[in-house]
Amino acid sequence: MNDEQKPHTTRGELSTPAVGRLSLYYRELHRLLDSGTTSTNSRDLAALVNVSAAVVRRDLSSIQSSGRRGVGYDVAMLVEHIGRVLGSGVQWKAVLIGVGSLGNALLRYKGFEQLGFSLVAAFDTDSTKVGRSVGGTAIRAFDDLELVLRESKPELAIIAVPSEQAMDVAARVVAHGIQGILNFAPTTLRVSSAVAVINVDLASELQQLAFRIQNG
Ligand SMILES: NC(=O)c1ccc[n+]([C@@H]2O[C@H](COP(=O)([O-])OP(=O)(O)OC[C@H]3O[C@@H](n4cnc5c(N)ncnc54)[C@H](O)[C@@H]3O)[C@@H](O)[C@H]2O)c1
Repeated sequence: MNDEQKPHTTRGELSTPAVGRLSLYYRELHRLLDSGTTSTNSRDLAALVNVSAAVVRRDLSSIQSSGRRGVGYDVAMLVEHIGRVLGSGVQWKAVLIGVGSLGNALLRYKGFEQLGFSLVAAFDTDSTKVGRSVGGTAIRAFDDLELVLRESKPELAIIAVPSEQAMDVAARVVAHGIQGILNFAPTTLRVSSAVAVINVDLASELQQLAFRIQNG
């Protein structure tokens, strides 16, 4: 990436909700691009992700993307720019640990590849699963973890093991250079603050949804 290509706003300056919204704009802009739409505006983009047009304008101006009055935003340029800010122009390598019900579904999901995430390997302790391939990704023995991490140098790990195993797995991947963890196990991972962790706890999300309905 040369200096001209570098986004002006550094990732650290963006709040977590703003990064989440940028990711949603990115997804919707890709859909617009695929459908042949060449320009859009803050009002239409806002309707697509269910926020206000003012929030869209603020988010986009924080990454130095401003629409032109009466013309709006060029979809292709905006996709490219948001992608660069989010690091999607970069190929990220990820490993998945735990190929059970959830791990199988994740390995079959095509959406990761489209956003520049390539799954270099999956791991499981169950020897009956080792050697198989799911969604094009080979399942390796968990004992091979360090070897693969050393050779392929993935930046990200997706943890889909039972919660009792998740902390041990996290410690092992972090010890071998993983910088970010997407954790599906419903447990809190205690890792160095230098490692980014995103927890996806579907039961907790459902609980929050029920709370909102009850108290809405
Ligand atoms: N299945 C779902 O819809 C779902 C939804 C949300 C969250 N989760 C969470 O995701 C995790 C996985 O759920 P699941 O339903 O796929 O479970 P599962 O029991 O079907 O699969 C777990 C897999 O992890 C493997 N495993 C166990 N310890 C391991 C280790 N140390 N290293 C490598 N592999 C190991 C097992 O052999 C098994 O293949 C759990 O923490 C669960 O709570 C699951």
